[in-house]
Amino acid sequence: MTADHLILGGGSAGCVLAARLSEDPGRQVVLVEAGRDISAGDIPPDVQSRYPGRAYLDTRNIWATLSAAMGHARSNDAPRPTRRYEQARLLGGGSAINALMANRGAPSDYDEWAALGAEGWSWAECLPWFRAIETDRDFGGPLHGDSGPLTIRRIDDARLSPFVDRVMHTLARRGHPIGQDQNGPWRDGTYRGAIAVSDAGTRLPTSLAYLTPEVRRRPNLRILTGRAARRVLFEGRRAVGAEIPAAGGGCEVLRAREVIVASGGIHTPALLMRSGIGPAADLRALGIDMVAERRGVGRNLMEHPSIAVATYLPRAVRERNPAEHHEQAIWRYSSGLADAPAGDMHAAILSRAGWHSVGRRVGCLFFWVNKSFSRGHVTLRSADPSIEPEVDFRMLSDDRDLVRLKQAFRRGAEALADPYMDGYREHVFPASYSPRVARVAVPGAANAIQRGALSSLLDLAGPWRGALIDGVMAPGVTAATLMADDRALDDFVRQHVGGTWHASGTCRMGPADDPLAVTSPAGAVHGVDGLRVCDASLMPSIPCANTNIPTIMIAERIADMIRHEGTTDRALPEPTVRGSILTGDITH
Ligand SMILES: Cc1cc2nc3c(=O)[nH]c(=O)nc-3n(C[C@H](O)[C@H](O)[C@H](O)COP(=O)(O)OP(=O)(O)OC[C@H]3O[C@@H](n4cnc5c(N)ncnc54)[C@H](O)[C@@H]3O)c2cc1C
Repeated sequence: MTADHLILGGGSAGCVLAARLSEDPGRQVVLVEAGRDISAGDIPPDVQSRYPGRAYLDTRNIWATLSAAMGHARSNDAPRPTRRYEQARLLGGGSAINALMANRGAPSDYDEWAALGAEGWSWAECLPWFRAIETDRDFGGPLHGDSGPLTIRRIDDARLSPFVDRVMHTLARRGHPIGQDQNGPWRDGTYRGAIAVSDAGTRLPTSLAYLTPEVRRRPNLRILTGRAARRVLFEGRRAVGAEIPAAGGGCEVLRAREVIVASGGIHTPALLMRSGIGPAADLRALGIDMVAERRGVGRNLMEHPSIAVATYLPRAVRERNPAEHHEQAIWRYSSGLADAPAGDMHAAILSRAGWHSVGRRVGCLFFWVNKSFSRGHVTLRSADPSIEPEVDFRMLSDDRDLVRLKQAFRRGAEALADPYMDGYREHVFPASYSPRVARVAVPGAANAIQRGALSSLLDLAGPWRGALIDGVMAPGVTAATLMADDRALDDFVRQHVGGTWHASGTCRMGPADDPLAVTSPAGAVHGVDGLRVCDASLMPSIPCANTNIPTIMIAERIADMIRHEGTTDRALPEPTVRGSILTGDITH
């Protein structure tokens, strides 16, 4: 059988595409996902929980051997360690293991996409789709939807942690007002975070919200899980299908009129390159037959570089419910850097730093540069699909990102030290999601004993607690030193900069005559026929947002473009948005 659409990757975008394209009974759709199935009747508790801090630690849910270099060393000769970089490997993709945050970014992000050559992706053109994907339970009006597949809400008073609440009020006293709606008019301030959870209070991955039992029963939709596509197959320059592992061993070929690669910001460029689309010299060096040279494949890799400042929490202000969502509020502010847009900085205000006993004793401001300028790359190490690509984010390769993260650390440490926080924080210390922290967080008896011993010691340490934290938990330097010594802060940020799991941009949209653009604004790969990309790789620049909702918006729009290709009957999702709403009301 030749399908109409063969979708490779069933993540945040792939599930949306499969659901939307198969709405038309005349289209045969096949969805292929490397990881396991996640359906309404069969969802692991750690994935379903509104507390998201365990799902991404389970190696069954991620590409377990994927690693990445984060920071950019002072010298090209300096060694650049890599660390595990979690990317989802299960149906629903990132939406099944992420932190549930559901935000869109600034209107100027999408106007920037259009200005960079992604025609049709301005804010005015994207907003109707952001509305269409959501049912916002807290807010209505021109910026919100009330009938989309994703229910969005914010934490209520009863569930808000005392620590998070106090940080918000401390920041308000320091000039950062408390706002109501993170997805409302784009303004600086603190907000209770918008999250995607069902009315029953559980996670809503696209594998559930879009691939409902009814959708799965469609005779024109076939879902294959546990199959990692090896490469896209071509006849001349036309994609005709893909090679995937066969159920009983060996390989099988799935044929399709159109192949849509939706394997995410890291694995989509890798799959394209393995299939002969990418920088010619690199691919030839690996013995890969060229189909089309597109130098931009794997370039423009973007992330939100991050750094954290933490505090030991007095017992009375710790999160009591282990199943509660922890990223309860956010702080958006403008760095004031000349080239940066308003609201270019973000901090997640975390009620706890981990799922375990030590994590429950730590509150945290997790900062990231929301409009980052550094760019990295994904390159193939081998034509063998079982070998992960090399991922180098080169975070801080643009000095403006370093400057803003240092400023963030200072602001965070000062806010936590504010006397208004007395009774809500104790010792303040630098924190990082280092390989050591990641290792200790892994469930298991040996780690549990270590964590339990440390937690008891911390509680009993009294006047020595600060020294114990600095000696055992902080990454070799104190907050006081970093605040007093700019060079030390510089070194700390360079060494400990991390990501936020927002890898994107590696097959960016743009015009065909832009040598680094990979696809058209409809996701069609330049230089070949029958091949599209649809996921976070398409983003021309990184939005000031966690990337899940923007990716789902992209998938809804691309599905709509596909369905209406060759027709003139395209309509915006209802209700139609009027011009006045799109301008004055929602900018600064
Ligand atoms: C730990 C974590 C926390 C995050 N927190 C948030 C958050 O709170 N809010 C937010 O907005 N964003 C968050 N993100 C980011 C967000 O989830 C992603 O940007 C989004 O999921 C990207 O969607 P995608 O469709 O591009 O890729 P993915 O959702 O990653 O989907 C790609 C899918 O393709 C599959 N695949 C890859 N290669 C192949 C192949 N060869 N054959 C078949 N299948 C393949 C993968 O297994 C995966 O399921 C987080 C991400 C992670 C990992």
